[in-house]
Amino acid sequence: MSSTSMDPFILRELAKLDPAVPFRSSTDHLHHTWAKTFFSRPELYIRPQSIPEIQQLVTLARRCRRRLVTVGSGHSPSDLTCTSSWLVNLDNFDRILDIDPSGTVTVEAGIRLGNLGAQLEKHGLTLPNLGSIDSQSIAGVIATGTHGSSLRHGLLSECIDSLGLVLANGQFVRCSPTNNIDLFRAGLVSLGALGIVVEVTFKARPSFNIAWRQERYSLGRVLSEWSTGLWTTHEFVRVWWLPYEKGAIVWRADKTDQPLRAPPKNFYGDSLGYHIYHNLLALSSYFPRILPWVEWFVFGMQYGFRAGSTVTEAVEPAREGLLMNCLYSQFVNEWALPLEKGPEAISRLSAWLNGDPTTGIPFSSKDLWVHCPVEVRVSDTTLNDKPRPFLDPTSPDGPTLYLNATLYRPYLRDPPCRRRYYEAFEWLMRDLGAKPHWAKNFHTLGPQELARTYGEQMDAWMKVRNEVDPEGMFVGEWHRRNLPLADDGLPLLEREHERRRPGVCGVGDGVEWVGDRRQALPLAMEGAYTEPDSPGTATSEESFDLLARGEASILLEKSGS
Ligand SMILES: Cc1cc2nc3c(=O)[nH]c(=O)nc-3n(C[C@H](O)[C@H](O)[C@H](O)COP(=O)(O)OP(=O)(O)OC[C@H]3O[C@@H](n4cnc5c(N)ncnc54)[C@H](O)[C@@H]3O)c2cc1C
Ligand SMILES: O=C1O[C@H](CO)C(O)=C1O
Repeated sequence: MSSTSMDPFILRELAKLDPAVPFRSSTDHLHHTWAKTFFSRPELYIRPQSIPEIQQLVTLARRCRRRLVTVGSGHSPSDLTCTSSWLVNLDNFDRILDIDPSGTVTVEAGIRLGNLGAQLEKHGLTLPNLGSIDSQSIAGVIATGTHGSSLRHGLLSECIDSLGLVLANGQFVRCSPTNNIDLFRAGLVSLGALGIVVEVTFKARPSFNIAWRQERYSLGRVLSEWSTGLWTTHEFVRVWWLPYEKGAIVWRADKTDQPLRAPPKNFYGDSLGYHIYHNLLALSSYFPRILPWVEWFVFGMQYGFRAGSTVTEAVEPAREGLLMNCLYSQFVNEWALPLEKGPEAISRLSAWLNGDPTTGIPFSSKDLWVHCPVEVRVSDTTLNDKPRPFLDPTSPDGPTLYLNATLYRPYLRDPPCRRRYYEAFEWLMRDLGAKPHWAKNFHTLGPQELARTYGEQMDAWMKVRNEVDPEGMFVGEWHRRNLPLADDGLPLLEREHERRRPGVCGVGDGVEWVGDRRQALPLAMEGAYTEPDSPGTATSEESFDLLARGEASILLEKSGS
């Protein structure tokens, strides 16, 4: 534990807790998202290794009136994991606790999917499905509704049997479809706002290999095969749409017993192409109108210049073959909509990007040039007979399409077209009844519209949230911006104070998120807070109000200190 610059108030509260339980914290951590879009400097960065440590840090946070944020691998592209308060990371709480003969596995919730996959492999097991990467923690994947691309699978969390959480009162609780079902449904997309997920039990599958094949299609062919096999002839299918080329790269895979066969070595694609694309994207920030040419050149070099001209195939273990190289820092704006709306969504966006003024999208695309690919993926969450997450953005009554408008940030510099592109894209998505992926960079919805969109599901999620975290220990500005929280009743909710340049080298256009807890903290005087249930003391809400207004002396009197 580094305690050199820790607030003396925290040290005194810590001294009242069990000295045998370590408090592993540091005070100088600079947090950032994977894409280095957002940075923040938590007051404490805490890396517990056991459930008693997690329970203790929650108790300490409650007594010190601090917000807690749990971060997995920081791959959520938004400011969801930013805080100036206490940041908890479970990278050192990552063991496999149990594997039973039926393939039911229990893990500590900080485990990353890549590490989990490697360990499961030794037992002949694997996860049934993956997204584009396996760097995320299992808890992080569950918390945001992460998905892959397959009509034979739903969200990655569809294999989850039960969750164990430490709640704001320090209690450890388990939930599953048969025990605390509402907490389970809320916890399946928790957005970090319920408590700290510490244990995850899921059903693994016997490990399998996939045979994949990738080829270039025309957009016309993608749309004409949309309902006649594009998504259904293979178990895993994903499409990268090239909007100016009016083309697509279609990647499809099935389970196979064939022997492993590595993808062909490609001098251009492996390394040279990576750097060429990066530098062309950087150049396009100054000369955006070169982007259609960049799309033609880069994707032509990599995948062939004509539809059907180059086919790439391989056989790989699923836990490698399902992944892809996500290239560079990026903004991602991804929405879920009914699969049958795909042709309309793509045709309208394609027409708008290519200058057609009749799409009904009320923004001009004049002089606007965007990056590619637009990711086109699918899932079907109706196949899962377990209870749905309350905040599941996918279609409840049929297959789901995801459209992901990626904008790269070459050398960590923001591209010029983001605002208008994303406003238009989000307008179209809302027009088609789509819902945003919770982890990503959506902007134009607010709590009211999201509450309306989710209806009773949002009410049910909010009810659980307010019950398990009545003081708002696990929420901040991101939640306030997107969820119908009554923030005046949540004394620990962390408001945003400002955004500023991080003041360190090499962060490009990254932004430092600063929360308001820092302002309130110096007022957290010795003895100022007492647990709300102690007789004759101020309630926790009153305590925070008094502290926030600078009237701590009243509080001291009231609590009899
Ligand atoms: C390169 C890249 C590729 C991606 N590919 C895909 C994809 O294919 N499909 C897709 O759907 N998404 C994808 N994502 C998004 C990503 O899967 C999600 O953002 C996921 O939540 C990241 O997991 P994480 O461990 O990094 O969680 P973080 O981003 O660190 O946290 C996400 C949320 O989980 C909460 N959380 C984390 N751990 C806990 C815990 N123990 N208890 C309670 N709450 C917790 C956090 O508080 C936060 O609210 C991608 C992102 C990137 C950057
Ligand atoms: O968020 C995501 O980033 C990658 C695209 O580069 C991906 O597949 C996501 O999902």
